[in-house]
Amino acid sequence: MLEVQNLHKSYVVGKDTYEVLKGVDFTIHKGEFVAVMGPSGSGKTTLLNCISCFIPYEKGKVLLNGKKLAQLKEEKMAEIRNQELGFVFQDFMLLDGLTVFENVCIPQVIEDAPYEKMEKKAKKLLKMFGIWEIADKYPAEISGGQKQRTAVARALMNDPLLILADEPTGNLDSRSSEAVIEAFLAAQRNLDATIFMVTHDSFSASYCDRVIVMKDGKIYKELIRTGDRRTFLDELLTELKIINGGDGDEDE
Ligand SMILES: Nc1ncnc2c1ncn2[C@@H]1O[C@H](COP(=O)(O)OP(=O)(O)OP(=O)(O)O)[C@@H](O)[C@H]1O
Repeated sequence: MLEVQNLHKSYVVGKDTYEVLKGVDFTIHKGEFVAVMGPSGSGKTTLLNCISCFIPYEKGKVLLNGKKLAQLKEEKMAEIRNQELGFVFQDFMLLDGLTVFENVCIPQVIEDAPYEKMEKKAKKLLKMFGIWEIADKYPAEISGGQKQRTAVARALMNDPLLILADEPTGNLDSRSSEAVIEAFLAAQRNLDATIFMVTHDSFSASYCDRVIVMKDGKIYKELIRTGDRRTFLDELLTELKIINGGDGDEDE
């Protein structure tokens, strides 16, 4: 589904070149919920931005259902971003002047979809994520967790191949974070959605099927959840403690 092969990315600052991704390889299968964790500066957001081609990279391949994204013209890329990728950001990125319902409809408004189709899909998603009751409210009138569930619904409006989420629970308390993760799990269960999430939050990551741990621009380890969530959380906390030199992430 998503294949990342030998990805290299450097940033040039003045006369210096910093290699941030140093040959990253992994595959994500349809219907998987995968997290990327790792110390600050290890290249997680850069990786996400290379996958969506928001930033260019020097070497390697990103294939979405076998399609090489970097080769596409900007117009085609914009179409792919709207139809085949869904985005969820830490700061929600909702439009303040639109209601929850209208925000969720945006990807289909861009497509010029018929209103009945749009309404049916938005209603289904809003009900699935427990936010149908607030459909007519504006972002300023709802909680952070409700905002992020709105953003998840928006990301799913066009049945994308892949959801890319950058720190989706970064601005939320633990109860709201859990509700957002539950929304991702419902999307995975009911819509066979594929989710790739960058996070610092071990608690959120412990709900995933797999966690890719990055260090210094490379994949350091991949952890697969085989048992219950609590055991996986302990495994993640132990691994992060080692990687952070004993100063582990202790979110729970
Ligand atoms: N536009 C840029 N120009 C130059 N350097 C950059 C740029 N964006 C990121 N970097 C550097 O690249 C490295 C990786 O950054 P990135 O944001 O991908 O890491 P991250 O793992 O997501 O970090 P965090 O967990 O703190 O968000 C960092 O050292 C950062 O300072």
